[in-house]
Formats: sequence, structure tokens, C-alpha cells
Amino acid sequence: MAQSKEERILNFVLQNAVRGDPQSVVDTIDKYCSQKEWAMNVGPEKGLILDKILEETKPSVLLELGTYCGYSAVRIARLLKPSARLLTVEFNPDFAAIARQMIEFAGVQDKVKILEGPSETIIPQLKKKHEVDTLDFVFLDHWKDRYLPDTILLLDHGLLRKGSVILADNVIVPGAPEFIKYIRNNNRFECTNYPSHVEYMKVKDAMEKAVFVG
Ligand SMILES: Nc1ncnc2c1ncn2CCCCCNC(=O)c1cc(-c2ccc(F)cc2)cc(O)c1O
Ligand SMILES: [Mg+2]
Repeated sequence: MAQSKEERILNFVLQNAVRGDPQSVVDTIDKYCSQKEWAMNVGPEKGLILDKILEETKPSVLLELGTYCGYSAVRIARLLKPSARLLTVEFNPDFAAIARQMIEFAGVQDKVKILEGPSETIIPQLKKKHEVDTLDFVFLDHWKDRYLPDTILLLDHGLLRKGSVILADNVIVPGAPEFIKYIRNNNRFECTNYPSHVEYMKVKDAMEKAVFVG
């Protein structure tokens, strides 16, 4: 059967990156997706913003919504302290299978757990089924019209604490207008916008950081 784009990206990494070296996996995906086939990884420019916020926050318990090929899971995990844990949620089983192999090749499987299913099902299970107390860091990169309802789910299930950081990709393109309107007008969040560009393109995009004040 014809290979999918995601399989081509994984195979390019398996053949060109260094096993156990997460930075080489990140760089190899960026090389393929900037030179051969565009794909919706957070990419190198917005990735540096993500890196900086992670280094400032030093989180121990992280949640990512929208794993895709595992690019941001590997990018995040490479910066985590040994005891830190990333839970990443992927709806599409084919993407989850690719991401699992990408994460194992990068050697960060001890820090990353892929949860397969829709975010609205998994978020309510985090405390009881996945032993989460509260989340230090949440990366929103899944369906853009799920950013707001899932943020409300996180609040309703007591998963945020004073200082929890939510970082949202793509708040300009494809855009998450309802999320932005809500979060910027909610005095329980302190928001910062980080202008950037759509991965591997010259089109303007941005990330939004929202710190929960409790
Ligand atoms: N656990 C879960 N629950 C619900 N949905 C779930 C899920 N797990 C996954 N999904 C489903 C996510 C589908 C991918 C979401 N990301 C995107 O749609 C996305 C699109 C662009 C883009 C930009 C310019 C263009 F011209 C075209 C596309 C860029 C990005 O950085 C994007 O992240
Ligand atoms: Mg994105």
C-alpha cells in the first residue's frame, strides 16, 4: 500500500537521524519538512519559543494535546529533567503509531506516554487513570476548535494549579478565536502573545501563553 506522508517522515528519520539523540530527530524532521514535504509540526521557529518557555517553567507533569508524528513530544522531552513526565494525547491511531516509533527512536520513551483517543474523553480520566494531581504545563496543538472546550475541561477537573502554564500553537493560522477571546478576558489567566510564523512557511502565526493565577 502507498506510504503515507507521516510514514515517509518517520522513515527519513530512521535512515538519517542518530538513534537516542532527540536533537538529531528534531533537526531531521525539520530538514525533511522544510525541503521535501510540509507537515504540521510546531517547527524550528515556534519550537525555540516552546523551548524557552519550558526552560523558564521547568515543569514536572506535562500534557500535550495533538501528538501527530511526535515532533513536539521529542522536542519537549529532550529538555525535561529525568523525573519529569509528558502525557501526549493523539486521536488518530495511525499518527499515534508513527509517534510511538519516533519517540522510541529518539530515546525519550521513559519520559513520554502516548494516550490514544479524543481529548474530551482522556482529560476527565487523567487524575484517576493516569495518576495526575495537577498539570504544570499544557501544550495545545490539536483541533483548534477544541482549545477552548478542553481548557474549560482542565479547569472543571481541577487539573490546573496556581502557575500552571498553557501554551497554544496556531492562534493566528489556522486560528483559535474563541479560545483567545475567552482566555484574554478571563482574569484567572495572565496571557502573553508570541508572534511567529507557520512552520516552514513565511505566513504569520503566533503562540499564546496563558498562566493560571489560581
Ligand atoms: N486527542 C485529540 N482530540 C481531538 N483532536 C485531536 C486529538 N489529537 C489530534 N487531534 C486532531 C488534530 C488534528 C491536527 C491539528 N493541528 C492542525 O490542524 C494544524 C494545522 C496547521 C496548518 C497551517 C496552515 C495551513 F495552511 C494548514 C494547516 C498548522 C499547525 O501547526 C497545526 O497544528
Ligand atoms: Mg500546530
